[in-house]
Amino acid sequence: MPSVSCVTVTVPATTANLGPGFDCIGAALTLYNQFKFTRLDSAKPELKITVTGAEAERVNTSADNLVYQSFVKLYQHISETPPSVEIEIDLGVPLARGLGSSATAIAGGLVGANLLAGSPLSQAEVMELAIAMEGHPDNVVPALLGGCRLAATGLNEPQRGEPREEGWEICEVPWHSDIVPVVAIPDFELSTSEARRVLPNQYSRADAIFNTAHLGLLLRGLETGREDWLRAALQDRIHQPYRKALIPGYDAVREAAMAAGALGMVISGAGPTLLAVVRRDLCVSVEEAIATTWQQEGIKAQVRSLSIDLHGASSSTEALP
Ligand SMILES: Nc1ncnc2c1ncn2[C@@H]1O[C@H](COP(=O)(O)OP(=O)(O)O)[C@@H](O)[C@H]1O
Ligand SMILES: N[C@@H](CCOP(=O)(O)O)C(=O)O
Repeated sequence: MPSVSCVTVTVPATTANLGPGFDCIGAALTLYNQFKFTRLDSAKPELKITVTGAEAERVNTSADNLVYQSFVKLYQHISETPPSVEIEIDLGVPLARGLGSSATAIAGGLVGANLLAGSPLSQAEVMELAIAMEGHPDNVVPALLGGCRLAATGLNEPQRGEPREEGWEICEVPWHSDIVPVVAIPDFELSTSEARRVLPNQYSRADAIFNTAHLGLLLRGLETGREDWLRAALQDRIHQPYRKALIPGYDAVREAAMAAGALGMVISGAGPTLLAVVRRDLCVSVEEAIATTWQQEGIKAQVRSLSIDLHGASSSTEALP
């Protein structure tokens, strides 16, 4: 059988947390990064990385590149030496903005390597590796599978005794077609690690109950499109109260979006992008209100109504005869 010599993987951006679902829920969005892997037949080990698209110069093209690190991780997992490779990255997802750029890089590198290696791992195994690399499931899972997804740790099924925590249960969350994700992407970066550093290690019982109840309500609100449920559900006490100080203009932009009819506004992923959840007929007014307000705060931002990507990472391969 001819072996695969070239793989192109397209991976969607994501919006993680959706307010109360810190580290467990996220949705894939119709914004994409593309990664092309070409096996090189050089005698000595070789790596070439080229990057095109917005902010391409900000991506590291050495062996530390996260796409290549993920590519190598898959080969290590199957106990094989990674081949010499050329990686061409085309960026459509802005970097370090809370839209899952790192999740696209991890998903792209793992899926590309798996295909070049002849698909030794199942999709579920690739997903487990991706979650382990990213450290939380809420952006890599929708990036790989598409749609809105909830991830919770699973339990094994022992022959005897107590089950133990093992693997992940992934659940698709239906997203009503009248409900539109509007993203407001400011022109400054905020790294996920910095935005995680400001979070406390412990929370009160009241805060835990608050988020549990609101996440439950969010799941039903997204499914039914019920506005009163969504309006109440898009609240959080686990991450946003601590992170909003890292996003200049947060309160003013949120107030303007709500006044223009948004059902809620939350921090997308670790920020600084803000996500308004909006009824379809109000998208244009909410977009305008957000853009004007951030401009008044002296911040340039791109504001866009997107859709939920339903396919996740997709790929095409070419083989040498
Ligand atoms: N396409 C890419 N290729 C290589 N590395 C990337 C790519 N996209 C993101 N990264 C890495 O991930 C970092 C951003 O990750 P992170 O702070 O988690 O932000 P985000 O919210 O966008 O995922 C970048 O600074 C870069 O190191
Ligand atoms: N739950 C994580 C999500 C990070 O998403 P990203 O898109 O900012 O990488 C967090 O909030 O830290």
